[in-house]
Amino acid sequence: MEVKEEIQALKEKLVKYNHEYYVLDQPSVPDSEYDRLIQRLIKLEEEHPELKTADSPTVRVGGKVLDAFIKVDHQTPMLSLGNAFNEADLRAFDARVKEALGKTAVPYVCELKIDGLAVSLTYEDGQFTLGATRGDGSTGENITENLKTIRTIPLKVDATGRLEVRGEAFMPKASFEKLNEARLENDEEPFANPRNAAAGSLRQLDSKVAAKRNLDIFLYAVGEAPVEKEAHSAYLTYLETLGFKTNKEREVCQSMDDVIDYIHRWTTKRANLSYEIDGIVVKVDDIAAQQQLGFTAKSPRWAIAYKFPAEEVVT
Ligand SMILES: NC(=O)c1cnc(N)c2cc(Br)sc12
Repeated sequence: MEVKEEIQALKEKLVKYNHEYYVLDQPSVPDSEYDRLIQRLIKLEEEHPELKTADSPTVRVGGKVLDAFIKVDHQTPMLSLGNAFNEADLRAFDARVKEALGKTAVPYVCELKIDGLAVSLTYEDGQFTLGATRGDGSTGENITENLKTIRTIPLKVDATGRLEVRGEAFMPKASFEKLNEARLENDEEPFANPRNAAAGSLRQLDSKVAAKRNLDIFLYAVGEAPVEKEAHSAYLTYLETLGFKTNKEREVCQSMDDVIDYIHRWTTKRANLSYEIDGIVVKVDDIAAQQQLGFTAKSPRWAIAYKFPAEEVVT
């Protein structure tokens, strides 16, 4: 087999195995087989650098060391959410939404609020070309090479034109514990929490460091897409069909009573999650209703973040 054909065959296999292992949680080959193939591809790309492509699975192990991060202006601002701290806040939000829409019932999508780092991913004709932090909402930092090391971020998707998606990069609790054990053994300062560990890992100028931090991501919004959907929940399903990892705990609730029930359930269940969450995001599901409600200066009128009470720190 010619080198070019072998490289193509290796890339196809590794992309398939990567998706099975990291996104579907259903590996069809053992890690040893994945490692054997990725080492073979690294060797061939070193011997034939002209055959290495930006979407090669070998970028997952990192390589580029930057001098600094370049600033990136977001095409559409990455807004923050208004907060709700109790049931009264949630019911006031529901009343405002119903009043503005002139409706007596409004379906909401409830999603776990991941305690990580908000990022934006841009794809041009299906190729992952730009990854950026939220920054101040208008301008973030280009962390593309670090985000390429997150195995659940597809390097290529089946979407023409420009696609920009948003999500939360995070460090699973188990990875956080292991990382801090290693840092303590090396007399390094441990990270205070998984959120800081994820942010610190994605702000590394050497992507080989980020590649070892076992980061993950949940995508939860579309900034720009080559398709239009009528409901936010339909956009999330669209992201899944493209191969993005979304959070499967989301539920469409037909009333604020059901939203409050969802929040009560997850207030207790959150301790068993393999990642940290700091609240529940509640969004009006209908896109036309979202457009009718619009935005305040800094956040959407069609969404709110219920924040869990700060946990008692037992000293
Ligand atoms: N599912 C979601 O919409 C979601 C999850 N986790 C988060 N940290 C955030 C932040 C914003 Br802003 S939205 C959102």
